[in-house]
Amino acid sequence: MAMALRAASRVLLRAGSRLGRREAVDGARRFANKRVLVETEGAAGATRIAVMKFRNPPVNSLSLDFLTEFVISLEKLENDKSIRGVILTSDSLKRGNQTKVAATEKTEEKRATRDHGGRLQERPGIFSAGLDLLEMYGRNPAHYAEYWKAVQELWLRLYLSSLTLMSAINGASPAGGCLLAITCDYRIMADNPKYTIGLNESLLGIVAPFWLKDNYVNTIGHRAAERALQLGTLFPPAEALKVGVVDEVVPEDQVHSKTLSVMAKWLAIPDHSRQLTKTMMRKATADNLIKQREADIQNFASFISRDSIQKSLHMYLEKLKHKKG
Ligand SMILES: CC/C=C\CC(=O)SCCNC(=O)CCNC(=O)[C@H](O)C(C)(C)COP(=O)(O)OP(=O)(O)OC[C@H]1O[C@@H](n2cnc3c(N)ncnc32)[C@H](O)[C@@H]1OP(=O)(O)O
Repeated sequence: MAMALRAASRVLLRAGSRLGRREAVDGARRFANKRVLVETEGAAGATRIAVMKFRNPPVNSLSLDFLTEFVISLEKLENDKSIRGVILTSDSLKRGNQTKVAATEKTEEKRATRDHGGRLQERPGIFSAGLDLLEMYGRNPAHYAEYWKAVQELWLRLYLSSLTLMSAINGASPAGGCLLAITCDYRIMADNPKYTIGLNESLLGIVAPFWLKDNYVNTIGHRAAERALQLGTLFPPAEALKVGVVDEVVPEDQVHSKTLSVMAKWLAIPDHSRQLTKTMMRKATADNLIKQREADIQNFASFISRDSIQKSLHMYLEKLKHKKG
């Protein structure tokens, strides 16, 4: 046991030094990169739970950098034998004392200069705004292909994860945000009617990929998915619960504690039987993508490059920009 603990702590140490920093606070450990903060909870020697907090201001969009950092963090957790459960959530509380960000990338520069004092600010109430529209607009086909490969990778890693994954949905969760949630084994959403969740791709003039559609069908059933996908429905919590996009809706201040208590129940199940069952339920859906990944990438790159699609995305971005009035 002591050896296992030392090995687990070496994994976290290595993760921390590679990713930037590591801290140990009251037995809790954390490692962080720029866009994902991972904290582990649980007594030393016992099974630990990790909480992956998204912090990609302003809206936790799934940029290429975010996807890369997310997958690296998840892989580290998969390799840490002391971790059996992971909670995905947004680190969406506004913090007055954020680290100044070196604005090196074009998009970050734009956002950083927009924020007061050169600090990036996260907006509360956003789980994830989904795929980063700026990765899909005004770039070249090679970039779209690279981006889509990273999106596929994220989905496959999450969907086939041997860990028990839960999402604590503490904010808006459109499209790619919903993708993150529906790959999980269980979803708990904050009871705030301002927060919505669903696959709204059709409203942007784009189409959810077949594997995400399959994931949606597996979650809410064929008829409900067919209707919700065509209409691009974003469900408020009560409706999301009714249709089955989420499993529970709880008061906002109880999302984290409730997720921990549900996680404890799931972790009481022997890992091997739960994992084999999960694989049995999910493998065919994932294999459908695995056997045609390259074709799916080419299909996405050529679809998103179309003038008409770029025009739709442009209009959607303009609408977002001007909605505040
Ligand atoms: C292809 C199949 C798979 C998946 C497809 C997708 O995931 S496509 C992405 C779908 N996502 C959306 O439709 C969400 C769009 N965003 C929103 O509805 C709102 O931004 C949100 C998340 C509800 C937050 O609203 P809030 O009022 O708090 O912020 P605001 O709208 O002012 O946004 C702040 C700035 O962020 C930019 N932004 C928002 N979403 C995205 C995004 N997905 N990608 C990139 N950038 C995004 C927004 O334009 C604002 O920028 P600014 O320069 O300040 O105008």
